[in-house]
Amino acid sequence: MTLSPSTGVRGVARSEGACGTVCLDGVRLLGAEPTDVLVRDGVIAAVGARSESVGARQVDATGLVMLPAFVDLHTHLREPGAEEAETIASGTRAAAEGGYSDVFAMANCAPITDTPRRLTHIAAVAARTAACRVHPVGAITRGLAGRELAPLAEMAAAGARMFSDDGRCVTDAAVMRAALAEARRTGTVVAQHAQCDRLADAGQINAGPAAERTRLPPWPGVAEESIVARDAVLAGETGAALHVCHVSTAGTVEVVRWAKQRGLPVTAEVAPHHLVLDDSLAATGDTLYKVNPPLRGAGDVAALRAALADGTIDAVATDHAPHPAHRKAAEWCDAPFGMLGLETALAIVAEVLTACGAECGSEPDWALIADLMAHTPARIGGVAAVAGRSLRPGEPATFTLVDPAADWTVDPADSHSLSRNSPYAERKFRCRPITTVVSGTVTSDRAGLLTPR
Ligand SMILES: NC(=O)N[C@@H](CC(=O)O)C(=O)O
Ligand SMILES: [Zn+2]
Ligand SMILES: [Zn+2]
Repeated sequence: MTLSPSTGVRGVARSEGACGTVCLDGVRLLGAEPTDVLVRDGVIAAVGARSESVGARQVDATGLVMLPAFVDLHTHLREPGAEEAETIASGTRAAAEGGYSDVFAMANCAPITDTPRRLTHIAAVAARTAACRVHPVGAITRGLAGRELAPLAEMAAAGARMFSDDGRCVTDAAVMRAALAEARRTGTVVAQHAQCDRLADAGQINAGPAAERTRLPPWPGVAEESIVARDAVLAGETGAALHVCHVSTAGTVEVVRWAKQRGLPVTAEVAPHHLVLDDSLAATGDTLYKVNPPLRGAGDVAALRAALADGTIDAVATDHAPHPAHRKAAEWCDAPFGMLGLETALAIVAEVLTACGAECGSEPDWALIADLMAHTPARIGGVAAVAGRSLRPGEPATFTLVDPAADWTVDPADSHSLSRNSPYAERKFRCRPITTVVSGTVTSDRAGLLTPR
């Protein structure tokens, strides 16, 4: 099976069914004043025109915010190879619950997604089992070994829009340069897990007080910053689109800012956990806080938040990295890196963008959230044609309805992921997606709003 290059994916296999002709009464489109939105035949048929809604099922959406459904540039679905941790079915179910219509599935599966056949295999499984659209990411190098380029052009022809060795860094500058040149030729993007292995030196925890306190091997920010600086220069030389995965330090923010000022073709993502958790939590030794790149200092967290608000960071990407409990139960150095993220991402971004914090009644900038979590990632990943939407009449009805005052508490046992490694147990959040629709198909509906039961 070859993926259509224009869409990259099939539709959604598992859903609650079509929402039919429905009028969302009193919904706040992109957080604006309440209006009515009519959905018919999988598209937004009308906005603010009650008269056109005759015959439609009326749904009271008072107080709910309607956003374009989210696009995650960075998800680990673990299938094939680690189905104990997650499957395409379970991970995409978690994605739908989190408000996502599209996820990019990283290549560090077993076998690694480094051939067109493996890429189309994932797409085929997704076509049967997924609850959202899945865009398989191709590996940059064969076996993620960092030495020999994978067949990028062939994978691009099979539908890959993004290449990444995520989990590992492409450390060799010549290999990275060749990958960027190939990305330029094929109109794709290279997403780098920026981490100089020599400088990270098997680090386990952020360098500084956390490493001193725990006596674990330190992991300095320069390991990330030096690679991002090098790659930005290579992106400029090749003219290829470079995307920086999970920016974690204030220094990387400075490098990305510099690259953008120079007009280099660089985009950057931040993971939700790096916006709200810091290395003091890692220093407790609880392996739920072990993640790659590591939780950093409070100053880095502040810089990432500022970069999110000022546009230096382009997108929020979850780096949803499920691991079974027994593996996380190991000693720190033996436990795997990674934490869940799909179901809590919006709540965190909304909290971070709400000036006075979760306890206060004010609201985040919804249009900015739509950019950070939907429009911009769709553009970076080259799927705007399928995923991008402005929720204007005639656009696909691909949206998430958000309760901005859900006031909920995270219970990892409730997660739709097969894994439970959320670092947010017991944490209270304000905002939560309650319904997700992809081209008129209801993919999650926690409150039975569009699928009465
Ligand atoms: N983020 C993580 O801590 N882990 C990821 C790999 C990665 O994103 O680097 C994983 O695959 O488990
Ligand atoms: Zn990574
Ligand atoms: Zn990752």
